[in-house]
Amino acid sequence: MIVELPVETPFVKGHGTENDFVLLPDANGALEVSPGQVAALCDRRVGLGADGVIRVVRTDATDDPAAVAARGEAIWFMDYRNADGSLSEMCGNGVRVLALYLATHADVDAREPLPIATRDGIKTVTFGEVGITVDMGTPSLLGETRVSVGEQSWTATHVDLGNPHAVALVEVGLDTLPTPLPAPVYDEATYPHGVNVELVSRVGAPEDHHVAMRVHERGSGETRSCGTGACAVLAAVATADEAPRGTTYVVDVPGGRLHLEWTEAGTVLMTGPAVLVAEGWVTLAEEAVAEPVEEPVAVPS
Ligand SMILES: N[C@@H](CCC[C@H](N)C(=O)O)C(=O)O
Repeated sequence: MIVELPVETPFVKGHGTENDFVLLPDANGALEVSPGQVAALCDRRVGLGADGVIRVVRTDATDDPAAVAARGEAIWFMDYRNADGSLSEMCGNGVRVLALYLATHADVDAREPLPIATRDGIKTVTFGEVGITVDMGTPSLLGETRVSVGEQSWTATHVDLGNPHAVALVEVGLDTLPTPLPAPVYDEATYPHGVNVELVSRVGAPEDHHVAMRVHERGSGETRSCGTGACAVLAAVATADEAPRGTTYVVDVPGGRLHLEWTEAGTVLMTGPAVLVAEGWVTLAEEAVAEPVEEPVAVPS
């Protein structure tokens, strides 16, 4: 009798401000990971546990259109999946963790800017003394919307960072909101593909340019940080503050602190930490055994 052995694959586990990821090194594009396998890897009881999975593949070894478009400009592609197995365009914390992985495990010179291809185009990463900085591109402010969590409802700013966000400046202390955050209710017409919801309060006076946020991520539930979310918060709050370009903001998240600048050129520079915590081999489950993520609830407008 032939017994088929389970498929084992190498992994690296890392986080940026406690937004954690399983990285699957796949330079030559040999790995096919199903949504069920991603969900099982991310499950915190039966898997490794993570907010998302990053398949690390060369742009010339995958036919993802974003990777194909980036060939010649970026060697590496961030194939990002949320904890429920869904794809996302971008992950601001994940791209720093991926950059650290490449600088320590691949032929990447950390003294040079590193272009990384994502489904939201190429992001350039630089390694500095106080953290890793990513040029996150230009945020688009797309007007007002509304989000609710439980009984509470707020006006929110619709911001696109390649992925969709709703940023609400709430009047209450963030620690008075339920933990974990229940799935927010949002307008389905505004966000046909779901939304990441950031709830924000100020730390100090508006002129301190310092805020705190909690986030409920599309496809992952409440997480300890969201890099694209922090950039969306910067765009919404700096606009409300009428802050001139070049002003820097500090965004506190449950898992740490991110530093942001909306530059004269219109792009957002985000600086924060990245940590690699473990590496080894993992068996990719044949079927999803994970709990489903509680998704935000879409309501027709
Ligand atoms: N945590 C990430 C964002 C991950 C993707 C997001 N959940 C989505 O579906 O758009 C970040 O640091 O930006």
